[in-house]
Amino acid sequence: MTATINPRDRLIVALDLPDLRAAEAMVDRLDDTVSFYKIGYQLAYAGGLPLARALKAAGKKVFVDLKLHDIGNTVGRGVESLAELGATFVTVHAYPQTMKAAVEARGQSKLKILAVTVLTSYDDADLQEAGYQLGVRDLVERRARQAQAFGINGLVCSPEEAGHLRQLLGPDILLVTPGIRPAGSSADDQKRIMTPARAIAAGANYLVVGRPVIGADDPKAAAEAIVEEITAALG
Ligand SMILES: O=c1ccn([C@@H]2O[C@H](COP(=O)(O)O)[C@@H](O)[C@H]2O)c(=O)[nH]1
Repeated sequence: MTATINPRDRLIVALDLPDLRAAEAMVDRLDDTVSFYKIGYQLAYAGGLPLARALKAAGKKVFVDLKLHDIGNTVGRGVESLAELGATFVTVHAYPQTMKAAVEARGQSKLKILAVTVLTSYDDADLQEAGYQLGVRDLVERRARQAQAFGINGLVCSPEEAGHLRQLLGPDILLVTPGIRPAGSSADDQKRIMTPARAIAAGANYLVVGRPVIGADDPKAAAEAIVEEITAALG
């Protein structure tokens, strides 16, 4: 599975920008360096969701990262709407009712459902504070096993868990990893991070990168450097 994805297509740039104009300008700047974009809360809630159709029409892939979590019926209807948008990936939180509803609603569409295991900004202390008895590694594993059993296409996890999950779940499940930080860059609010090269070596299929690219003085050069690191890591 991993060998068939072009190195450039493994970089997903998070368009965490305030409005449609800023997002379109960033896509123009990145040009053909980037083929896969993520639309998350900031852009979607500022009217940016229609950009998904425009990106798809321009030959790009789109990951709609709205991390759905609601009663099953609402999740299912939301997934149906997102399938109509032409997105490649959509996220749901890795709760059993939520995952089951999302997989049922996906039906025969090409939309792939990714389950968010434990946010990459969390560590064991954050989970404990939120009332969980399991630490990150155990909760990620539990949710990942459940996700696979429900027929989820892939997992959002930290690259720190990628190696373990790849061993545990086999080659077919997609591992999509935020928490990517090129050497020397700031971790920001991320707690479970790795460099692009190490994440690929650990078994990640796709790397999600926001601030290290969109916040760089030269976003295109920053993205190209990550693509080169991915390419080298794949050997
Ligand atoms: O566990 C998760 C799930 C999603 N994200 C999203 O990825 C990007 C990361 O952005 P950076 O600027 O590279 O930190 C962002 O859109 C998050 O919402 C995540 O970081 N962790």
